[in-house]
Amino acid sequence: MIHDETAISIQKVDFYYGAQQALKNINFDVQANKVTAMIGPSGCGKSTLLRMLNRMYDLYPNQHAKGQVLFDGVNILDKETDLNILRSRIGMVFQKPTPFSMSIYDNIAFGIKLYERLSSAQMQEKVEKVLRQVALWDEVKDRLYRSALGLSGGQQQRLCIARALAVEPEVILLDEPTSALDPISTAKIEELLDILKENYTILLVTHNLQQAARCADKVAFFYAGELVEMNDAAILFTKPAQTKTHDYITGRFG
Ligand SMILES: Nc1ncnc2c1ncn2[C@@H]1O[C@H](COP(=O)(O)OP(=O)(O)OP(=O)(O)O)[C@@H](O)[C@H]1O
Repeated sequence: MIHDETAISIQKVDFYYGAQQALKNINFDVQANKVTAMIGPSGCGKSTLLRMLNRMYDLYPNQHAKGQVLFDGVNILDKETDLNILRSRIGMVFQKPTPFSMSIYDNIAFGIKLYERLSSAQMQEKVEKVLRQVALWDEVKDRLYRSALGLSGGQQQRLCIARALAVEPEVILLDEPTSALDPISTAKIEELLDILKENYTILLVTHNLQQAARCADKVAFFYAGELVEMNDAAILFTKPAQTKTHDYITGRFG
């Protein structure tokens, strides 16, 4: 396991939706094998930053980023970046569970087939492995070939995390992954993050400050497109350096 290593270095990053600037001179290092939570009031740019890290904005011609995002020493904002490879190395899980309308098994196998040729025995082994990683195997092993849409919201979200893990990413981006879930499913995902960080770097956007305090090693507070403060979760929540952070975590705004 790697400790205190930088997985992604974000340097002087600006982001624009057309003429509107949504991120302003963002600088921070995302540490490997840690959970980093991004918090801040609605519209402060958290999701924009997360989506930028796997180049989701490439789908929209009027959106663009400036600056550098170094991943393995390479700037992933460069035009030459192979987006398929990037998205297999930096996987994304969305706010609402988004299983494909296919079987539980195929939800996992589909992504793997885009990147790897496996025999059917190897595929079965891999599907089981990732479903175990997200603690879903026991709940679904007898219904693998039934539609994923028949799962509960919390199970669907764990399936989506399994689907992201199946292509063996190094980084997992999670955009408010539990906001549509009940407290029990939320607790399961939070426990899962704690286990997954042994092997993955996790970046989480959350509106839930308790969740950030429970799960995150590092917390980054954003306000109006700027990174106000980033620190160990325990420090940021007890002794924030900036008044704005203090006001936000004590519920004065947002
Ligand atoms: N597709 C878009 N087109 C134009 N502006 C956008 C688009 N998406 C986001 N924005 C703007 O960019 C800014 C940052 O939005 P973003 O979604 O990143 O914020 P956020 O912190 O994730 O908010 P929330 O917590 O509500 O999800 C906001 O001013 C928002 O209105």
